[in-house]
Amino acid sequence: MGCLAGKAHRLSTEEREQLLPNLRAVGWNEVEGRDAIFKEFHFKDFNRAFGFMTRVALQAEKLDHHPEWFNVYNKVHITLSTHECGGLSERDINLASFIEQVAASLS
Ligand SMILES: C[C@H](O)[C@H](O)[C@H]1CNC2=NC(N)=NC(=O)C2=N1
Repeated sequence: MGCLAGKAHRLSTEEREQLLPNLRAVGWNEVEGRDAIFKEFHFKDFNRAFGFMTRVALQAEKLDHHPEWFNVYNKVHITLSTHECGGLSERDINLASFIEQVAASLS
């Protein structure tokens, strides 16, 4: 495990109330039946989609926190959850906001 953060813990109710509305406002939704968040991205073409994935992948590796994702042509579906704690943690919120910055820079 990385040394930048301690052990991941699932977000508390208070943390969720504070953090999730911002992500909902930009298109992230809670997954049904699982403590995770999901968003679907659309790009102009495959090059943009894959460029986006490349940037996210390098950051994910740096953070040792990886997305579950699916790509076909210009679409990228992303699910974020922390396997280590079996649900949403601050790591997912941080990765989601990084993903938003990358997506914004490519659209
Ligand atoms: C061994 C390694 O640190 C772990 O498997 C990391 C890697 N990437 C990860 N990614 C995600 N999304 N959740 C994790 O718990 C996680 N753990």
